[in-house]
Amino acid sequence: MSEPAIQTENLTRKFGDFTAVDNITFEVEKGEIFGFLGANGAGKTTAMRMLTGLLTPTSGKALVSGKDVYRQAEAIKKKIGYMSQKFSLYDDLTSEENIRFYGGIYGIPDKELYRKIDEVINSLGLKDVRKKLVRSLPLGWKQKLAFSIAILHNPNIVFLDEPTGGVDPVTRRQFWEKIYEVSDRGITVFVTTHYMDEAEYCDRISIMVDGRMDAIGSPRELKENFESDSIEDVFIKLARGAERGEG
Ligand SMILES: Nc1ncnc2c1ncn2[C@@H]1O[C@H](COP(=O)(O)OP(=O)(O)OP(=O)(O)O)[C@@H](O)[C@H]1O
Repeated sequence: MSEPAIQTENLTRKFGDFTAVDNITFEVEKGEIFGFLGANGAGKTTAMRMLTGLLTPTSGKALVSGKDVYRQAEAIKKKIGYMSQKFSLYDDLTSEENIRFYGGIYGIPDKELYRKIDEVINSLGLKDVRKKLVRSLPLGWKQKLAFSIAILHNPNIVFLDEPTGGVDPVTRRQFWEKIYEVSDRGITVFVTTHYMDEAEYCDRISIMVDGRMDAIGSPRELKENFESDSIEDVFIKLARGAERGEG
């Protein structure tokens, strides 16, 4: 069997005396759509920042695309894409210019980049607005553009931190169609979400409570194990015992 896309063992991050991520151990297989759930403050973003090489763990192990998060953070960054909650499109550049800018950062050669710009613009249906400033685009389009940019360099894994926050269900569904397309290309998708319907679209999900990973499995397995008829119900059963809240 090929090595997992992500492999952690007792991964932990403390801030002073506070343990934000508490000994999490899990694997994500290549090509999986892995949902990362948890209430506000459960530790999802902190875990994701460790896996993307942006934050050094306090203890434990993690290999991402076969690379060690302590020693090979720069190599990890080359093999992954990351769409953060406050995704970093430039409002005062057009969609085309944003793609060109990030393509340059990724070191994609000019000729290939021009082809990719057309490919992304066409697949997102942005043809009519490619010369418009990103500022003027609806949030759902900006999210899809940010996602397309996160996978421009064909990463092995793409990390999406609440990629569909604040848009309507139809727009969210369209975003998920993009996720499936990317997954079909063999890219592993690691996604956090607060939307329980989206959790059902994942191959497997994990649920974090107070920094711990209290459940992991396919949506079906979790519903069976927790004798629930929805992931929302599983989530509520687990979150009920949580000490951290919205604050
Ligand atoms: N740099 C930091 N210094 C101190 N505490 C931090 C830091 N970053 C995160 N925390 C704390 O760690 C806990 C986990 O935060 P994190 O952002 O990882 O949660 P989350 O599950 O991503 O939440 P949300 O869904 O709101 O984004 C929170 O209590 C937060 O206040």
